[in-house]
Amino acid sequence: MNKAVLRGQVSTIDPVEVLSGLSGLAFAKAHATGNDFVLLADPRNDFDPSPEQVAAICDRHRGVGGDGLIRAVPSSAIEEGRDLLLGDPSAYWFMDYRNADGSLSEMCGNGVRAFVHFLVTEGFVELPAGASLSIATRAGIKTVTRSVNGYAVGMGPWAFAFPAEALANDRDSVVDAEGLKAPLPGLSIDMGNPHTVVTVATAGQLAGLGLVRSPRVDPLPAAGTNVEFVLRAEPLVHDGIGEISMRVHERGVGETLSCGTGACAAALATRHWAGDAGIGEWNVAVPGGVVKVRFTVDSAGDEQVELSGPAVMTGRGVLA
Ligand SMILES: N[C@@H](CCC[C@H](N)C(=O)O)C(=O)O
Repeated sequence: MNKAVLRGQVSTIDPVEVLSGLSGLAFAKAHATGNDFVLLADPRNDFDPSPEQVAAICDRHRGVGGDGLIRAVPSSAIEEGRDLLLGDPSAYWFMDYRNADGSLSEMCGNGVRAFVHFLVTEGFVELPAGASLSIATRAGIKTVTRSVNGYAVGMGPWAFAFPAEALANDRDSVVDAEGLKAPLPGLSIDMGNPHTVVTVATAGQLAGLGLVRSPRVDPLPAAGTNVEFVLRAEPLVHDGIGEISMRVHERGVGETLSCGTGACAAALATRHWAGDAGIGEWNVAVPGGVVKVRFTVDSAGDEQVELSGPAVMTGRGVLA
């Protein structure tokens, strides 16, 4: 029997059987720098998929295939969404994000661009270039602005996962992965979802990492973590813009071609390790393309993170 692996558990449920129970379900597919998603429109909150159903749909061999599944549901239809509407009544749509293994995540930076592009192309919202839309997520309301060639997401504030004063030598963990000669220091950043960032020394080291299996993070946060391996460009700053390359192992997924929240965490950790030199703009090269990260300070003096990049619709279908 095929096995769907849920975070930390092995389920004996057969994905083929699970999918046959979903016959007729309409879906779309989209990607954002190669991070790909199955998208479902659920305007009446009819279908809250189980982890097994998500894992079966995201299965790349027996299902549709995707790094995650995103359900578009009105915020007013679910409890988490109703709470957010009190803060921003315009956040009509809630991004219900699930990882490929069926686990929930709070936030997905590439996913939210793909989500808004899906809402636009399927006619659920009108969003001309320059206009913005509030999207409700488990990590709060995000403002997504359409540009000529993609979307910019106001990711909100960030935080060290552990208090800065608790950091020993600018790290809070050690990370080991296949291909590393020795464990490396990790710095954990909260982007609404958890990340641990590691710097590697050479392009060969980055390319030689084996990321099929989860990197080992010690101590591992109770909720798990996404792990970013970063290579700094030499010099780090070019024309005022910080430049890094990154590979990522995502919690609940495995290696992906891109991770938007991970790119923000990677830029933040690299800036911290560079002595917080006021580098406000970053290009983050990932296997699936390039995303941009910008840091700005709002009127209250709080630092805000903006992520921008493309989103592409790749197809529509119906489960057989
Ligand atoms: N690919 C995403 C992050 C998706 C969620 C992540 N795997 C988690 O469990 O937190 C991104 O683009 O941010």
